[in-house]
Amino acid sequence: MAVSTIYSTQALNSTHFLTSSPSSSSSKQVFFYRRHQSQTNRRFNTIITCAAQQQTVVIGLAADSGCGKSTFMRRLTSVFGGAAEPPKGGNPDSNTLISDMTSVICLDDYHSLDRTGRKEKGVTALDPRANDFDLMYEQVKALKSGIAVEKPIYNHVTGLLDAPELIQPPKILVIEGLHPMFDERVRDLLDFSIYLDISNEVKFAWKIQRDMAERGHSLESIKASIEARKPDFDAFIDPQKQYADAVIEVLPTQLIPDDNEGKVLRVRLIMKEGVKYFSPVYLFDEGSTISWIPCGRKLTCSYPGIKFDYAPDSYFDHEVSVVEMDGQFDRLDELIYVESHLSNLSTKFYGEVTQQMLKHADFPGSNNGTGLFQTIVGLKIRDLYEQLIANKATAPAEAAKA
Ligand SMILES: Nc1ncnc2c1ncn2[C@@H]1O[C@H](COP(=O)(O)OP(=O)(O)OP(=O)(O)O)[C@@H](O)[C@H]1O
Ligand SMILES: O=C(CO)[C@H](O)[C@H](O)COP(=O)(O)O
Repeated sequence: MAVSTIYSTQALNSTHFLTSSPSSSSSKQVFFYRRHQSQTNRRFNTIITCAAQQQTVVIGLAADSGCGKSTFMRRLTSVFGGAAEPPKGGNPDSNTLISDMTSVICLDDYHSLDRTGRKEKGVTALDPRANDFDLMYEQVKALKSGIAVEKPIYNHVTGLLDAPELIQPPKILVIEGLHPMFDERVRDLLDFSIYLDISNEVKFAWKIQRDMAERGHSLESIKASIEARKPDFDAFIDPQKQYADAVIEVLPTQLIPDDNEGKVLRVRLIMKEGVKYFSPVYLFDEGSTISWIPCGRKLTCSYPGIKFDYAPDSYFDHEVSVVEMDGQFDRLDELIYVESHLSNLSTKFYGEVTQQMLKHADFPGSNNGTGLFQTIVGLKIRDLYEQLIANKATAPAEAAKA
């Protein structure tokens, strides 16, 4: 590769070399980007090349560990079609999932301290000091502008930082994890952001179910881990919800007085008004305040039933619309009745929400508002992507006309 220019910067306590090579085609530029970190305890990150033509749409998904990010990602990827898989022939412990349209990268890969390092320094993975936001920003920015990156891998099996993996710029890049909206520079790169806000009671119930049943942890160790993370969760993770375009809030039901089982859930979809390419979903009549119990002839409900609410509201000083579902479905095929009363769903055909929910009936939350709202947000993201792409395609023509 003929190298024409070399830039060197001293930002981020590291030395950067960005070289650009002229290409025979003026519409294609090839970059070779090497980042040599001055901290000797970490590896080199070399970012290599690719045609920087397409622009990647970037979605941020924030939540604490064990709050349903992976489940949400599976629903989202399914809306775009095709199965998501780890990079072929790569590290078996990679956290990345790639499908035709989407690449999902896990921000745990930007932990700057491995498990031992965190223990030695007495910090949790939620602490910004345990994460490399400079590298996160550089790499998300590179991917967004069509440049492939070599991203580190945090290995959850060993607790170590593994050799990096090559990530090509996808059509849709989802960055999921603890801090997608923490760093202002990264936040500004997001075309849409989601926060999964799981109340403590529900988080505890889910953690117990997963970590005891699937990972063999004791009840005491789960309690201790939740308690140990709480201060950093409150300080660094939870505040990100104020920046989210959509928040899915999961709370205990209000339909059963003093419920402490945590099985029936009240789920709220909080949607910011005025977000470009995103128009909030509504029930019956846009902008009004509605309470609806759909149980009856067209929807089978057993105790404690189902209740929907819809209203305008404010959230961290932003105007929002909120659709709420408390309770759970007995028969998922009857969801079509509820779907037909919701508007602005961005479906491509009548019944698409119900079809998606039935397709993944075995995913956690398929019988309640978590699955329903995750599916709806997936459809809204598809719509946002299509609008962004269509807008980009017409923009040069409009500019030429002017
Ligand atoms: N909507 C839901 N309803 C009930 N349980 C759920 C729901 N979503 C997730 N869970 C439970 O929480 C567990 C964690 O879900 P998931 O793996 O999707 O979370 P995660 O945020 O990706 O976790 P991690 O970051 O730790 O990998 C699941 O095994 C399941 O038991
Ligand atoms: O909050 C987390 C996000 O998934 C993890 O706890 C963090 O990534 C550290 O992982 P591990 O516990 O495997 O060392």
